[in-house]
Amino acid sequence: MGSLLRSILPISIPKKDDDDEYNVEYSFATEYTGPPVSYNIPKALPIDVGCISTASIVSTPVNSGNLSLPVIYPVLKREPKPFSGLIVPEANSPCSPVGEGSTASLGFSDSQENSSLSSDKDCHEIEEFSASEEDQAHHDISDYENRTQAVTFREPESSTTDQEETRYSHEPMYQERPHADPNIKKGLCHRCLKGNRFTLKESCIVCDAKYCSKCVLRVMGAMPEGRKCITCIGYPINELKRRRLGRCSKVLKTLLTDNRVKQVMTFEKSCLVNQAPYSLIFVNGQPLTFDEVLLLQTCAYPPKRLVPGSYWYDKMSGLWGKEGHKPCQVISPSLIVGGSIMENASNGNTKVKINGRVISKAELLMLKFAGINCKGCPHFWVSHDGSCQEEGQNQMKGKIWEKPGIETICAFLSLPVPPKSFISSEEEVVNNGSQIVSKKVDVKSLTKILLVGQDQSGTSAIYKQAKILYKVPFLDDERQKIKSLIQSNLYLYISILLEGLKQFEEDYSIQIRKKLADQPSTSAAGGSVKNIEKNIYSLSTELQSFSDSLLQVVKSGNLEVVFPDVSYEYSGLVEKLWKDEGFLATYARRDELSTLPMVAEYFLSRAIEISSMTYEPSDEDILYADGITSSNGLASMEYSVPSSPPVTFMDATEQNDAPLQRYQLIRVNAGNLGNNCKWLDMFEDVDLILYCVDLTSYNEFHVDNNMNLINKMLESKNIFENIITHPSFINKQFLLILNKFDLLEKQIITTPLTQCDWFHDFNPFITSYTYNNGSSDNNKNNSSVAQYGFQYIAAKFKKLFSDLTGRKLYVSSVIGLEADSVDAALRYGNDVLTWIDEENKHISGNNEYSFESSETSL
Ligand SMILES: Nc1nc2c(ncn2[C@@H]2O[C@H](COP(=O)(O)OP(=O)(O)OP(=O)(O)O)[C@@H](O)[C@H]2O)c(=O)[nH]1
Ligand SMILES: [Mg+2]
Repeated sequence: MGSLLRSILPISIPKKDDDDEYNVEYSFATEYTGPPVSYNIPKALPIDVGCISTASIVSTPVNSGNLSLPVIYPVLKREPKPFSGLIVPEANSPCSPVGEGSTASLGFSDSQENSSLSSDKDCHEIEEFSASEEDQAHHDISDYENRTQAVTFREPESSTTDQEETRYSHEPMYQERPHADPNIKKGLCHRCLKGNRFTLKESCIVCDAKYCSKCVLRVMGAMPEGRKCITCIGYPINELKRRRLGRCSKVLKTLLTDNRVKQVMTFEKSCLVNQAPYSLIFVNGQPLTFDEVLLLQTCAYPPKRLVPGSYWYDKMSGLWGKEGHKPCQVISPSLIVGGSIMENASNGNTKVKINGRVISKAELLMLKFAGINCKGCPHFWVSHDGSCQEEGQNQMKGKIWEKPGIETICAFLSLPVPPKSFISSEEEVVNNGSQIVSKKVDVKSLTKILLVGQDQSGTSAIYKQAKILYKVPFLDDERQKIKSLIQSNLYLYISILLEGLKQFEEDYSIQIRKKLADQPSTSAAGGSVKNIEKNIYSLSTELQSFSDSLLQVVKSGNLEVVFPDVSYEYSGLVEKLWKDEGFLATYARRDELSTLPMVAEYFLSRAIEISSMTYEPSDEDILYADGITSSNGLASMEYSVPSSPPVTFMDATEQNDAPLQRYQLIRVNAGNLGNNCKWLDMFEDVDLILYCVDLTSYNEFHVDNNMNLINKMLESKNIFENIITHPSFINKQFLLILNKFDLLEKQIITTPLTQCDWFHDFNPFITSYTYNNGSSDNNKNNSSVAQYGFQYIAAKFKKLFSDLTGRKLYVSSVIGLEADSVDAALRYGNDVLTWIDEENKHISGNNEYSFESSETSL
């Protein structure tokens, strides 16, 4: 007795029988010998009844003659209007299948004429029903997550897992998929045929039909495979949409609760039928079999994005990459997948080999950094734990992954490192799970962003700001180092003040002597001389000896070595300094001390607190602190950007689940890129370059090696030219960050842009009155002149970029010390990437996201 529903997926794909109903066929376990069983499901189901497609609740037999047929109880939240042709149960009453032996009232699949649902009138009723109860429906939808959505088999001991796998392994993976009706006018909802190109819509990941927010849940039901029409369930996705899997649009987010959205997105990413068709995945030149894909996806360290394409895999080391490219990941080693690795797999040209593959330039640099001698183009064997050995020699050259600093250098070179838990035991690394279906394929593609600029342009401030903004924590020992640095910086600033104080003291003495010389009669009036003799800049003996020793240490260049260790011993003296009249008088004249950095004031105003033992730097202190990035100017971090509420319809059109998108921000100082930025090819796989320019550098100069005075803005322009024309960066997207806008506002009034030759024709049409006087509207005027200045500089760079590359440069004005400003610039960078992506798709005739669709960002 008893038939079994074999799967939550219909075995034969739902076929559209007529305009109003879908006929869904289910097949049964072997003991069932009866005719096929099918259900007629009205096309215009109220949303809740859509659950029927996932066969909610338990199947129980219905005795229809000699047959026992499974029965599905649809989960209904509210009383729907009864449909004839489909039994709508009373509470707990079953909705019976269509099949031989069922009663006529159940609606045989071959007696569709019995179904009055097919009449226009009834369809109309359904529309009305939905409209009048829309609010209620919203409540109901939010309760979705509380419902049972999976099939429970009546005889659980008869597990179907094996059959399921067998079925998938025998079926061709690449099935013909349904397509949306091409006759439906663009912009219209494919169900209600209403709306326009501005209507928010969600599209089916199989057929690409687009539905408005009123229709989407009706058409997609419970979404057991993610965003698919009920009729598309069981079909493979449109491969062009693979990148979008698990990334939800605004429409669903407004209709479902957060948890429910997450659940649907997880179904979408992890269900078997949505996985990449294995025959289109090549590893070391060979197409994969289903078992090989299974092995790859369930191993301990699987490839991050296994989409159709050609990959190479070094089975010994676990290095994995796209054919013709350097490695992008270290996956579990020793997996028996694909063919043997080819010598030219990664298109390397260094003649040095690792496990038979000629490595890329970046890998060669990494080996050199790890202290491995690569002279004479040797061939190495490298195992999964990084043990390196030259071919034919018994001598071990050490473990690459254990070399200090290897992670930073790999980030710098855009090379992968194995995860920390990439354990020494090969078996454990190779260890594979077996349940592909339940495995969550949490794909997070990494967008790489390179932040580069001249020294002092503010790259460091922007990098730290991003770290704070996107909550990438500073590690404990990192904080400790920062604390020491801030404290030694403080003593440096104090030493500059003390140096100034010495000068002021001397000047004052000269003044006294001059006065005495000018007024010889004063010497007769003893009291006056006494008054004049008191030099307010003189320090007490104790403070004087502190000043002498501090200046001595600074002169010797040992400040950072000496002071962090003894800073607490001097904190009492710092306190005394802040009570000393002469020191306070010097502090009041700090603007006259050109060597005192602007940021010094921020720390000096809290000198006593900062020099104390209990001081812990705040995020803001870290942001303002100079010299935190490593000495070679290279830093890298990964982060994700939380989604922000849409501001415009444009934003709302494609609200992805932003936290899923990961970014790597690599910050490098242009000075470290070598002559003509030759090291830039290490960053050839970045997606976006943020070039940072200090807006106030137009009147700054520095002396080059040939003792020429170089304008810093012109130097920045030269570096920019080198970067944008570098062969590795052809066709890369650039966002110009014009930083320190706050300082430009102050500076542009007193120092016109024309001080830089490049800006000789700057003429903002501002009256001389605006330029010169301090009217009450001064700030406003400063701001508008600065705005002109910004626009003008942006236009100069845009023209330069367009002349050299023939493309468009994106520009953003930034204040590196303000979180919102940096956040906006980085988000703008992400938008640029999205636009370009969409544009490329459009140009290449790829119809994945049509421009009229709500999902478009443009
Ligand atoms: N007022 C103001 N100061 C800024 C801004 N951006 C950066 N700064 C300051 O300008 C100085 C130079 O900026 P950094 O971030 O150190 O720039 P960098 O020289 O590229 O980075 P490093 O090489 O690590 O020093 C620092 O003191 C920053 O605090 C800004 O937008 N406004
Ligand atoms: Mg700096």
